[in-house]
Amino acid sequence: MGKPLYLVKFIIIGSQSVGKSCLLFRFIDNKFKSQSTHTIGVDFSSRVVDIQGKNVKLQIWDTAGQERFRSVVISYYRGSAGVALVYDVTNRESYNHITNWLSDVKSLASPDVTIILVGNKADLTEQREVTFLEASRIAQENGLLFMETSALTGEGVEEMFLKCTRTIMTKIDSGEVNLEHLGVQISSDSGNVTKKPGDSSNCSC
Ligand SMILES: Nc1nc2c(ncn2[C@@H]2O[C@H](COP(=O)(O)OP(=O)(O)OP(=O)(O)O)[C@@H](O)[C@H]2O)c(=O)[nH]1
Repeated sequence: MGKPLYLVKFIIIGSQSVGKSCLLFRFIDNKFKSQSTHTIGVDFSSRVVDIQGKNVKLQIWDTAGQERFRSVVISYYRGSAGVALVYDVTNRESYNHITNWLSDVKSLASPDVTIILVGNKADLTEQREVTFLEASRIAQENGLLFMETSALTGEGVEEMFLKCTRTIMTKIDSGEVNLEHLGVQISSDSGNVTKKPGDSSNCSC
């Protein structure tokens, strides 16, 4: 049997046009999605990454930022191990909405979820409305990871997803989090044996 594959669900949320779809496209295809249109409901893509020698398949849900899709979007919070909460560094309104997004996550996602606050469009230095320092303070006060990114140049994008996934995997390794609540599954490389952590079949005793 091959190496185990960890299946980790990840969701990208934030106000409309902050660059959620472009961040996902950059992470999956390493290209800038120049003709990005509003997401309708949710889309998803996946990529396998190596985290400290472990194969981790990130199943990443890209959600619509438009308010009219809120009820669809929040139904995807449950079972997410990681959340990227994105704002646009050139749009203070998108930053001001972080508290609303956070209260949704806190009430609907697993208490064990790992959240990374992401300030996107960092390439637009002239139009910047939100400083690195103020956002990093908010992140610290709320126990969030924090990074600035640019889906346009690629700066910070890979590291943002990897940083969040490393934190999730460290919590799993230390037994700090409940895998069932997080929705994390472990399967063989071939994908035909699926074991849930805690299954008696995993016990070698
Ligand atoms: N300069 C710059 N523009 C970006 C960046 N990321 C996204 N954009 C632009 O921002 C706009 C919105 O990007 P999307 O990725 O569609 O935004 P979204 O958050 O997925 O939007 P919704 O689906 O409506 O919620 C597009 O015109 C992108 O070209 C970035 O890092 N830098």
